[in-house]
Amino acid sequence: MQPLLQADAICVTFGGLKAVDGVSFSLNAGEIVGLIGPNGAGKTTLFNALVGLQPLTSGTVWLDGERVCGLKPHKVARLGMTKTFQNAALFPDMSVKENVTTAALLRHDLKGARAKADTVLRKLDLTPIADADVADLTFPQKALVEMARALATEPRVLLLDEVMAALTPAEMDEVMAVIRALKAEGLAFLVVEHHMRAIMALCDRLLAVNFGRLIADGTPAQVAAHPQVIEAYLGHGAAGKEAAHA
Ligand SMILES: Nc1ncnc2c1ncn2[C@@H]1O[C@H](COP(=O)(O)OP(=O)(O)OP(=O)(O)O)[C@@H](O)[C@H]1O
Repeated sequence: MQPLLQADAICVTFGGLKAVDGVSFSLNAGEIVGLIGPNGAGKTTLFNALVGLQPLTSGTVWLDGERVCGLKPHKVARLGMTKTFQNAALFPDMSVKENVTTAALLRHDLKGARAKADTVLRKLDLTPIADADVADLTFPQKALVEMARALATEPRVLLLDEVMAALTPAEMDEVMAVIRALKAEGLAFLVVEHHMRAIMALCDRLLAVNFGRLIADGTPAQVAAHPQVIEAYLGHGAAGKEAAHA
């Protein structure tokens, strides 16, 4: 089976800095894959590169067999891949429904976009707050509206950039239940999240990066036990100490 998303040796350089350095991975329909790594490892740059917000220095990105690298973000979104934005970058002067409608304009005229927004809001149980100002929302509501806005573009691959930051464990469970329901419909997710509990509970597979390089790709348990991952998170010599204590 052809993967839904395939990244082949992608590189992004800023001057002399290799922020993403030859990363290859694939993502299948209905799969939730976490992207982990210490601060500055290259996660945001990789996300931006996948959706066309950051030009690649080299490498290729395929979405369902179609080459998407080099395309503008709205073209990549039209082909079925988009991302949420860190710190819920919603339009502050618009209502929840207006925010979601704006995103749905990618594929619909205004009437169709409003109908699409209604469908997405219903799906995420956001209809009761459809007319609320986004400025008045709680953190979990903002996270769900950010997801609703991305879903309104009708993606097949959705990149979630720290949607669970600032949430309590109970609120995270609520958002994770929504993500799992969407996975069951075949949506594929690539997730950056600093809450390890959420990552371990949610993801089928993890990709670990450090200094722009992919250092591990496997189940959450395999990646958490990987010596280079332990080293990246705990510092020089940590993997050896972990092994000595095992
Ligand atoms: N526009 C840019 N110009 C120059 N360097 C950049 C730019 N964007 C990111 N970098 C550098 O690229 C590297 C990777 O940064 P990136 O933000 O992708 O890491 P990250 O894993 O998302 O970090 P965090 O977890 O802190 O968000 C860092 O060294 C960063 O300073």
